[in-house]
Amino acid sequence: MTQAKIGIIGGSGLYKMEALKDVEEVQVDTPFGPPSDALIVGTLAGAKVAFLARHGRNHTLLPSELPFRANIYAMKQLGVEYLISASAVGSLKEEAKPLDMVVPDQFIDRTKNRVSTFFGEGIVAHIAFGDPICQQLANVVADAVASLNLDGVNLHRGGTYVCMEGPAFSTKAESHLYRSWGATVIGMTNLPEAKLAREAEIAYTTLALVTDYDCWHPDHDSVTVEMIIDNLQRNAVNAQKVIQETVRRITENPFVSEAHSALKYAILTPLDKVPTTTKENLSLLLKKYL
Ligand SMILES: CSC[C@H]1O[C@H](OP(=O)(O)O)[C@H](O)[C@@H]1O
Ligand SMILES: Nc1ncnc2[nH]cnc12
Repeated sequence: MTQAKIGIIGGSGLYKMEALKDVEEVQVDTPFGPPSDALIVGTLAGAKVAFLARHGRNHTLLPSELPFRANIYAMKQLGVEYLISASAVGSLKEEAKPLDMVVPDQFIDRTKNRVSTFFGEGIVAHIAFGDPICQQLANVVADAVASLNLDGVNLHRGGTYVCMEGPAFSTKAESHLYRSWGATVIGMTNLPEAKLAREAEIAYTTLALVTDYDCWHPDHDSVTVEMIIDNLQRNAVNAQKVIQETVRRITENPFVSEAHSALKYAILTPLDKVPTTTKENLSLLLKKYL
């Protein structure tokens, strides 16, 4: 199968990477079913990358319907070691304005209905998740943003991303609650992805693209899709520039992340006691420990 060391998951508004050259559409199947769409493998800034539209290229999947395990496993099958997630978010802080970019370093889980582990079925593992983002990769993304001086875009390094279930946006009471927790942005997708990427020993970071002020802000109407569509499109243009610059920087300076050995001390079950089917389904994750 075609290989790529860098993966990109595009969220709302980012369904395609325009600058990708020599594009190949790869239909990947995984032990967890098919991913959200075909993976698009191509060359970006001289490097092979794999792009996946998180909600499908026509945005047909709800956040709760996303095949998170298949998406991450498919990236692993292609050999991805660094994964950049571009995601639309609402802002929970005055200073993070629509069109700004946030590179968060923490998450709060408010999801209710997601499978966010590869383990179970006879194998138990507990990954460390105190630092859910690969800080080295986050720094590369943030430095890429800073170097580009994008018009009207401020960069916010660090911050907490609240991951809610959706698909309805938050109530005002919830939005104020998350603000009282000190959270920075809110979205519906990145936490399960970050957990699964860590279990798959892939370095993961989020490029959060602010589209709105959620519903807490007294001077802005509560968020609706109609009101953010324009920002989604403008963010998608900027995100592609950032991703291209990030890919260039990773290729120039590849690095080893702690995420790349996240399973080393995480698996509790002796591997010779793991049922064969489970071992087969997780072979890509387990093979270096067998
Ligand atoms: C377009 S508004 C809500 C929608 O946008 C975000 O998606 P993604 O994280 O894939 O960019 C948010 O999580 C919701 O799914
Ligand atoms: N306000 C918001 N809440 C949740 N997800 C979002 N994605 C973009 N804006 C959002």
